[in-house]
Formats: sequence, structure tokens, C-alpha cells
Amino acid sequence: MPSIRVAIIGLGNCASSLVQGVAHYGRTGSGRGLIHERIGGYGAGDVEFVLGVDVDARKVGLDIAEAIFAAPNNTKVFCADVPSTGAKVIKGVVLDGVADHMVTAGERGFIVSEEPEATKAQIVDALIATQADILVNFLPVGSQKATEFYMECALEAGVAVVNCIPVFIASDPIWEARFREKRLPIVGDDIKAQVGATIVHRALSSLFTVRGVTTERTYQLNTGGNTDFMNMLDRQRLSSKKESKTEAVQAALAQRLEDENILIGPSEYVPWQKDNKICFLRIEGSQWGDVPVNLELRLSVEDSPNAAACVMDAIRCAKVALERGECGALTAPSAYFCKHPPKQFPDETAMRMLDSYLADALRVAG
Ligand SMILES: O=P(O)(O)OC[C@H]1O[C@@H](O)[C@H](O)[C@@H](O)[C@@H]1O
Repeated sequence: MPSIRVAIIGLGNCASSLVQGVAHYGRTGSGRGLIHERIGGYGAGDVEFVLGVDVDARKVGLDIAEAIFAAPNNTKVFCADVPSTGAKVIKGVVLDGVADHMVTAGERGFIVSEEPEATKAQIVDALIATQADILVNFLPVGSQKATEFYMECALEAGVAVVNCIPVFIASDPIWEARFREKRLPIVGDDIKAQVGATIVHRALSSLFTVRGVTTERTYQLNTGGNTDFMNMLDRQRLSSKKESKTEAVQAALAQRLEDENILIGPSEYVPWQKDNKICFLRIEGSQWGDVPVNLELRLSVEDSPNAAACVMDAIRCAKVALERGECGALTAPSAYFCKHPPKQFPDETAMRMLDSYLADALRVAG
């Protein structure tokens, strides 16, 4: 079975967890923590990283296997000896991918490399030369222009996309049509972590609904100490993230809540938390006799492995889709793995849709 050739845009914590995971599962073959052991015949160890793109001076020029451990990355190291990939990180474009306050923050933020920025032609050439199958977008939240730049590159180079961030591409009809025209698949948008704040909030909202309780008000407040949370201190970068997270929860409610009764979003940067994300969630409802019921939950997770688990499966789905000649936004994988898919489904429905999609892929793989 050939490998799945992946280009990564943004060598931050999520990329680190993903690359470490490929080395870990390739070595142990153990399924613990994998959502699906095999997809279309591909195991987690069958992913190969062929190109890395970043703008930070501490990462540009390094092998991907080294860059993932460079500062300011601070996620948990669960596989320290990642073998060299042979693929060097090249400098990409800054555009709006770097918030001003991340530059002035120094060591903990971005140190932009002084090397010249790549042109679109250079990125396209690199994608073609490395024979990348799939481009994974791990840019910081709020990178609208930078994401659009790399999407243009993927379209021109003929590369499928997994869009992990809340910039709307798979769920934007105009962008989605462009992937369809080029006969390329895309999974997106905005990864819904394995057991993260969004899926837990959706599951509990559905629980209220199926037990006949009316949800009246809810909030989800999140704190963390990674660059994702630091980046989001600039509230202007947050609007699509809030929209993505809020819509994901609204879609799981029996009745949409008025804006004033739902507040969901990243809330505070706590440096010492590093990649540990803590979610405080409250749902207030009315049950039998209009009597109130309140639920409070505190979820503590390592953010990036939580995302990487879903990205690993989304990558393999995109590869299967390429092989099957499918194009445009992949309905079941996007609904299952992402917060802002083109079409929302209840998570159990998305799981059943994905199961039948994967069973089909396996039949084709023989
Ligand atoms: O926990 P949630 O709500 O599923 O969101 C988690 C993910 O959201 C994505 O936008 C972040 O890039 C990931 O780092 C994060 O893991």
C-alpha cells in the first residue's frame, strides 16, 4: 500500500501531535486512542509528511521531525524520537497568519523568519514536486487571507485539503464549487476534537432534548495556554471561531437559542496551562412542571492530541476520496470530524454515515 503524502501548513502544536502520532502508531501498531484503526486499508503509520510550511525562524529550515518540537510549541511529547522525515520546513507567507501581538510577544509568540516569503508559484511547485496528496491547514484562527492563499495553491497543484481551522472553505459554496470543478475532495471546516468542548456540549444538549428538557440558556468558556489561545487574545480574530463553535451547539438543540442566551468561545489565555485546555460548561433547562435543572461540567484535555486524532482520520478519508474520484466537500467525514461542515447532522447520524462510507471504502480497497 503506498503512503499518504501530506503537506502541513503551520507546524504548531496540532502538527506536533499529528506527526508524533504517525511515528507512535507506526511503531506500536496499537489502536489505543485511534478512532479508526484502518480507513480504506490505511493505518495511521501510512501517513508520510513530505512538506512543511511555516514562517517562524525557529522552524524554517528544519526537518519536520525537529520543527514540531521547536518553541513556542508546548504540547505534551508522547513520542520524543520521531524519525527524520527528510522534508524541510520552507518559509510560507505571513499575510494575516500572524497577529501583531504575537510578534511583539517575542519568544512565546512568533519570531518571523527573515528569509524571503514564498510566492504562490513556489508553493504550488513544492506541492507538485513533493507529490503531496493532501494539504492540512493548521494556520492560527483568524488567518482568512493566508488560508485563501494556500487554498489557491492546493487548487492549482491538484491537492486535496483537510481544513482544520474556522475559516470557511468546505462550508462556503463558492470555494466548495471550486474544489468540485478541480475534482478535488476537501474535509472541513474547523476540527471538532475527539472528546473536546464542542462534542461534549453537543452530546449534553442532545441529552436534554431526548429527555424532554427545554434548554433555556447555556455557556461554554474555555481557557488554555497554547499559541491558539494567545492568538485569540486579539478578539477581532475570533469571529469565525465563535460562529463555528456556536453554530455547532445550536445545531444540536431542539430549538435555537436567542443570541443573549448562548455564549460560546475561547475565554482566557493562561500561559502556565500550556496545551491543557479547560472547558467550563453550563446548561440551564426546564423540566417537568417547568422546574429548573442546571448542569455544570469541567472538562480538562490536552488540546492538540485531541485534534490530531480527528485529523488523522480526516486525512485518510481524503485519500480514499481521491482514489475513488470523489470531489467537493466530503459530507460524512466533514460532519463527523468538523465543527462547521457544509451540512450539520446529529453526531450519531454522522457516525452512521461515516461507518457506511468507510465500509464502502474498505470494500473497494479489497
Ligand atoms: O474542543 P473543541 O471545541 O472540539 O475544539 C477543539 C479544536 O478547535 C480547533 O479550532 C483548534 O484548532 C484545535 O486546536 C482544537 O483542538
